[in-house]
Parts: sequence; C-alpha cells; structure tokens
Amino acid sequence: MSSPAPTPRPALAVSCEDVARTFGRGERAVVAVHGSSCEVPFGSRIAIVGPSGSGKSTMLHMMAGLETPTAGRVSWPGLPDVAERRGQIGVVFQSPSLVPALTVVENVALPLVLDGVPDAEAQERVTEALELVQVTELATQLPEELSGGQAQRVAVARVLASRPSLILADEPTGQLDRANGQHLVEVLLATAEQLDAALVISTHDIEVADRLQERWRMHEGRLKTDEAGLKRTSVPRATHADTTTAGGQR
Ligand SMILES: Nc1ncnc2c1ncn2[C@@H]1O[C@H](COP(=O)(O)OP(=O)(O)OP(=O)(O)O)[C@@H](O)[C@H]1O
Repeated sequence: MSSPAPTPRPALAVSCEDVARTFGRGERAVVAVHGSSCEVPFGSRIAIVGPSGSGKSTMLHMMAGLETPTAGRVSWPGLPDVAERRGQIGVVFQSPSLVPALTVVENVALPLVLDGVPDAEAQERVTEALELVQVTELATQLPEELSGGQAQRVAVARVLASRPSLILADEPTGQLDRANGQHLVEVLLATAEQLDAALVISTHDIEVADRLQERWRMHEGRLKTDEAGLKRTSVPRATHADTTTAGGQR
C-alpha cells in the first residue's frame, strides 16, 4: 500500500488583511499604519521603501507578530504552530539590541539555547552564521566593544543561526558602509535562498531595494504593493490561518 502523499506546504509565510496600528489615544493618537494588505509567499524577496515615519517598522513588527494590529488581521498560513513560529520568524531590528553582558558568540547562541537546540548543533550553526557575516574574529567581544555596523552584523548572525523561514529585516544596512551593506544583503539573499525562506527588507537605500525581486512602498501609513514592476502573479491563499487580530492572538 502506498503511503499518503505529504501535505504540501502552504505558500504564504504571512498575510496581512487590512491591518492598521494606532499608537496612543485621543488627541495624542498616531496612526502609524492605515488599513494595509499584503501577502508574502515563501521564496519571495521584497523591499519595503518609504520615507522616515511612513510606518515601515510598524508594518514589519505586525508581520512578525510583535505588534498587535488595532484593526484587521495578520496570519501565518505556512507557520501554523504558535510554539514553533517563534523560531521560524527571524527579525533584524533597526538597532541591534544585543544583550550587553553576553559576548558576540553567546548573543548569537542565545535563541538556540532558549529553543533547546543541542550544544553541538548550536555551536555549528553559530560558527557558520558568524562566518557568513564576517565577524568570526569578534566572537569573544562584548557588545560595548563593537562599532554600530559590527553590532548590526552580529544581530543578523543571530537571526541566521535560527534558520528562520520568514526573515524580516528593518533597515539592516542603515549603520553599514556601502560595501558592508551590499555584502549583508547578499548574505540575507543567499540564506533566504538556502532556507527557501521569505525575505522582507525595509530600506531607504535604493541599491538595496534593487537587489530584491519586488518593491513595495509605504506612504503615510499606507502600503502599496502594486507599483510598476511588481511582478507576482496570483498566490494561492491557504485555508487554515492562525491569526493575530485586533485584540490579540487566537
Ligand atoms: N511605540 C510608538 N508610540 C508612538 N508612536 C509610534 C510608536 N512607534 C511608531 N510610532 C509612530 O508611528 C509612525 C510610523 O513609525 P515607524 O517607525 O513605523 O516608521 P518608519 O517608516 O519605520 O520610520 P523610519 O524609516 O524612520 O524607521 C511615526 O509617526 C512614529 O512616530
């Protein structure tokens, strides 16, 4: 008797339906994102461009599940297991946010330790990630001993070591010179390729955006995914969505 066919992986890493995010209340309320929708399939390479304050970080944080939308919903059809999802979504923050008391190697290993990855495998992944972003020689340094650009590369190594299937990078090259910035984008692209991950990068740098297959634009809190040059044909919509809505996760 033949064994049952494996369940195909749903195509979408994340889907946002009419999401909005307001900070503060009353007169002080700031609408960072107005109703915006998008779909990010596994394997896609997307740049989000837009001026400072247009809502790029807020949008990425909602895609990561770090911010809860005040309206609309975010779902991760291809990452339905809430417990596993934490390790599957890798976020590179605008500022590196390393743990000050831990060395570079300990910072990169931390998520793996927390996820219970066996020591030998964790060590292998950390070594590989440090090599990829070319910071091996900084392994025993503390964050306070690093330049901004070095710290950002370490933060990227920490994400790569987790081998995520959705990589969300917020201005990852903002603190790097041109050559290092280009190298980092190549590393993110190569890693996404290797992992068949979705990669979304917010950036002000048009050279970075040019390296990616699609370009979306944020303007005054509204996301436009249909600019000229956008080339994705239809993406199959998954039927079982684990969802974050206004009011929290379910
Ligand atoms: N936690 C917060 N509390 C209050 N307002 C916020 C908060 N986070 C973001 N905002 C506001 O929401 C708007 C969008 O901010 P966001 O950081 O998402 O923009 P951005 O496009 O990523 O900007 P940049 O390119 O400068 O990082 C801005 O007006 C910002 O001041």
